[in-house]
Amino acid sequence: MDVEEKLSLITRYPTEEVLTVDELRQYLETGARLKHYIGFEISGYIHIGTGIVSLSKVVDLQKAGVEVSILLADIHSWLNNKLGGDLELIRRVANRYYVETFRKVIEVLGGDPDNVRFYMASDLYHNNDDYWYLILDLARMTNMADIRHSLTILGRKMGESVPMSWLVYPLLQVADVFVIGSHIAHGGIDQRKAYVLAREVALKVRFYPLMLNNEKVKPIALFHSLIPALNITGKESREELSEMKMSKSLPDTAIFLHDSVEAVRQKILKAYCPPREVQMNPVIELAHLFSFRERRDKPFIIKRPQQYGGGQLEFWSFNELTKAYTEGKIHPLDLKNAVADEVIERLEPIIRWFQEGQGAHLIEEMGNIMKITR
Ligand SMILES: Nc1ncnc2c1ncn2[C@@H]1O[C@H](COP(=O)(O)OP(=O)(O)OP(=O)(O)O)[C@@H](O)[C@H]1O
Ligand SMILES: N[C@@H](Cc1ccc(O)cc1)C(=O)O
Repeated sequence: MDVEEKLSLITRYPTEEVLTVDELRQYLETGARLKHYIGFEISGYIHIGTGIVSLSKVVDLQKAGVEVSILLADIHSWLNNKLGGDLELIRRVANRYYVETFRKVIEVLGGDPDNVRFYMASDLYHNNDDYWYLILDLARMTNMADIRHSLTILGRKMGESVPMSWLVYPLLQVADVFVIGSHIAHGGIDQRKAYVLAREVALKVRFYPLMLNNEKVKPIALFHSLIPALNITGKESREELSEMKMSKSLPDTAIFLHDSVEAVRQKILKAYCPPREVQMNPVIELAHLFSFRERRDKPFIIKRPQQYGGGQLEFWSFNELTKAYTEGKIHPLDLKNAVADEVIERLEPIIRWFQEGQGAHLIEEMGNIMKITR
């Protein structure tokens, strides 16, 4: 694969922004093996935002020859009071439900789970003086305004009595980039502040500087777009979208990887889907993610009920679909039915794994944990 082919894999949907594409091209041109990471807090059930959106980009990067890794952010989840702030429990859930589910999803998405490196954040810091010096060095280089603005990365806002732990968190996340030695720091667009900060300090850090071919470099920041909550109202601005993303804290807004076929269908049928509107339309977003990322070998079919003239429309590309939808040629309900069929078809191996395979034990364990920590 040549550099331009790698670039187009890395930058294709759901990538929303790369800081910067030119630097990424230069790094790829060195021929060195680039390292990537994405971090996840360990909290509730995994939804398609985390599971499919984030991991499909991980698989793209892997196919482009990048060494991909996943950080299980145990310490961060504890600081952010996830799973009742029980660090032991957080680690157990990370090692079982999170790792096993991520491995399964990567396999289903066509990646190689055996070539994905998993880090437990606390293992990186254990008995590691340089890590702590790095944190203190970052504290010397940043100010309260930087940290205040970064609270969105943990889904929080600045208020009068924010716990100190939230203010420590962004420094840890910036440090992770350097400790892992990640040339590509990846997350949803809600993680932007952390990696912009990492780029600002990169050439100044003295502990764990990021190196490429013996040169100190900045990490590339790669952000994927957020799949909106199914019940988004459409009135949100782009800035508010990070609060209206599909989130595990709001179960009705999310399609979980272990949802049954019927639950997935019902959730899509109930989702917000304004006629003729393709921006911030969760159903259109699902079509993009599940039906139009790869080249299709059969058309995407929308059937029209008999009472509205019958027949079917066929689409080969996302552009054709959005054009017809904007022109009012597709009824939202017909779109929802077609999208539901395709989402279910793509998720089927994962749903089956949760119902009959190894995933069944994991989800049972998680169910018990969620009852205690709720
Ligand atoms: N709806 C989404 N669409 C795409 N990516 C998402 C979505 N939600 C989270 N992510 C990404 O997944 C990673 C982990 O996010 P996180 O663990 O905070 O998920 P979450 O569902 O938002 O959790 P919580 O509800 O506890 O805030 C981040 O990079 C984040 O940007
Ligand atoms: N802040 C991320 C989790 C994360 C933690 C540490 C990192 O280094 C990276 C990502 C989230 O909310 O999901």
